Amino acid sequence: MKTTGGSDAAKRNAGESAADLVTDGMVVGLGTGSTAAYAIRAIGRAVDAGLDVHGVPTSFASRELAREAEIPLVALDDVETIDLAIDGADQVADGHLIKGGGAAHAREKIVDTAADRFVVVADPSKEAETLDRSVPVEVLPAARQTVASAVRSAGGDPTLRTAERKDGPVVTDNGNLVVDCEFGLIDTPAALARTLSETPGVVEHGLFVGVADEVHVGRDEGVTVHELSR
Ligand SMILES: O=C[C@H](O)[C@H](O)[C@H](O)COP(=O)(O)O
Repeated sequence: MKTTGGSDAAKRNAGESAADLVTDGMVVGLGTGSTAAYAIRAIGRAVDAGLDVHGVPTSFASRELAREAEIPLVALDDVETIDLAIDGADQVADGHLIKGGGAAHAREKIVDTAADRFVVVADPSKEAETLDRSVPVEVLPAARQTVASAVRSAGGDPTLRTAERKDGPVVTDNGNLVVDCEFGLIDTPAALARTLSETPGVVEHGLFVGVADEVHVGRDEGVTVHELSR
């Protein structure tokens, strides 16, 4: 699993704080990444102690981790409701997120958006005044060039994400490619999200606008909870 930014203690505090919200009978969306992993492990310990929950994984990686933690799983297409989703973020500004550092944002967006309550877990290195990190865009392989050209027309600078221990591109859990798009300061995330969503060949982009209900920012000691309005 890739690791990013903040300290392990901060990530653990954020993940465990969100896991404390899980109660008996819930269907819980299990996010991807090094911070959500702490929540998954904590839920696993609670299951071991008798908690009755079902998890909906957002990626191959979160499914593997949940299996290890012995959390009973249910497939996304077999659930009608998700009570709570817990997921990480690459950047958080004004309640809006950039996600997809692990290329899992397409399934994450389905699960996080469908959940009655979506809790983001992050360390302080993810907080920003304005979103300015590159936006991961999952694209159908055949649309790589046309999407890149549309991103340039929208003022962005697209780069095909390449794998670290394989020659060639990253291939997502859905069999697609990822184009990381630099836009500089993103002053109007909703407008950019709309433009990307309307581009043919885009499967999903990593801008999560107005989707989160809470952000739990872990610190080396303690957690700050920001409540948002969707
Ligand atoms: O595709 C991956 C996800 O969107 C992750 O939730 C995001 O990259 C944050 O991961 P981490 O907690 O490892 O920084």
